[in-house]
Amino acid sequence: MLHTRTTPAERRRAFRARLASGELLRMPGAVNPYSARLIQEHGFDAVYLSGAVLSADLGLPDIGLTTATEVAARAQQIARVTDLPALVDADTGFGEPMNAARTVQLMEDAGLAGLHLEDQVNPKRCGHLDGKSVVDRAEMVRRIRAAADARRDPDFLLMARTDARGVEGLAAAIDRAKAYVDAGADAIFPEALADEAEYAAFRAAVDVPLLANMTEFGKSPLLSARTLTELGYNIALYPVTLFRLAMGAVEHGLRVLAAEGTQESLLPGMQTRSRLYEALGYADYAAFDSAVHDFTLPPDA
Ligand SMILES: C[C@](O)(C(=O)O)[C@H](CC(=O)O)C(=O)O
Ligand SMILES: [Mg+2]
Repeated sequence: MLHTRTTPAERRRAFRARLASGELLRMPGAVNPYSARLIQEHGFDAVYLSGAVLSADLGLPDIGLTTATEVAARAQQIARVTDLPALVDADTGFGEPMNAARTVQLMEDAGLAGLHLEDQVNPKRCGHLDGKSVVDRAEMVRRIRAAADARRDPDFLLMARTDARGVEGLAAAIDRAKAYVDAGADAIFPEALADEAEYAAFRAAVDVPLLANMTEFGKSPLLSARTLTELGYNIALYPVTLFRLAMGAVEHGLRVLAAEGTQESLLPGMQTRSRLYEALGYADYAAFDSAVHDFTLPPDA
C-alpha cells in the first residue's frame, strides 16, 4: 500500500551502485505518478521526469517556462510512488548558478535520486532543435560547482548535460564534458549526438557514467539497448516515449468517438478497470480494511 518501501537515501545509494556496475539502466519518462508505478512493474530500472513532458502536460512548449518549484512538486509526486530511483530534468537550473544550487536542494527534498543541468542559455529549448545557444564553458562550470556544493546527500546524482554538439561540434562537446566532470558532475548527458561513432567517441573520452537520449523524431538514431550496452553506456533514456504513445492513443480515441458516437470499438485498446485496480493494489487496501474494497467487479471489467 502507498507503494514505497524505501527511503530516498536508499534509492540514491542503489542508483549509484547500479551506475557503477557497468550495466545499462533503462529509464522511461513517466507521464504521471501512476505511470511511474507501471514503469516499475514492467521491470525498468529507473524513472525520468522529463521537462518536455511536464511542460507539454501543462499545455506549454518546452522553452523554460516552468519553474523550479513547479518541477519539484511534480517530481515529488512521482518519486513518492516508486521504489525506483527517479532522475529529474532540471533544464538550466532555472536561472543563475545560485538558482541551480537551490534547485538541487529542492530536488533532494522532493526525494529524487538525481538531476541533470544543461549548458544552454536561458531561455532553453529542446536539445533536438536547431538554433540552440550554449553559455560559455566557465559559466557552466560555475553552475555545476554551485550545484555540487549545495548537495547535502553525497549520493544525490549530479549529471551535466552538454548541448554543445549541435552548436560547437563534437570535439568541443567532449572538452566541455571533461571540464564539467572536473567541476563536480558525477555523470554526463551528451545531447543530440549524430551517430554511433559519436557515442563511441564520448565513451572513449569520459570516465563517468553516460546517458544516451533515445528521444523520438530528434537528431539521434534510436539505438537498441543491446547496442547501447556494447557502446558502454550506463543509461538508456526514453524521455517522451510514453507521453507520445499515450497522446497518440488519446487522439485516435477522440477521432473514433467522434466518428462512431460510441467507444465500443476502442475497448480492446483500453487498460481495463480490473487491470487498473490491480496496478493500484486495491486488494492490499482491502486487506487493511475490507470496507475499502467490498465489491465484486463484473467479469469483463
Ligand atoms: C530529454 C529532454 O530534455 C526532455 O525534456 O525530456 C528533451 C526530449 C525531447 O524534447 O525530445 C530533449 O532532448 O531536449
Ligand atoms: Mg528537457
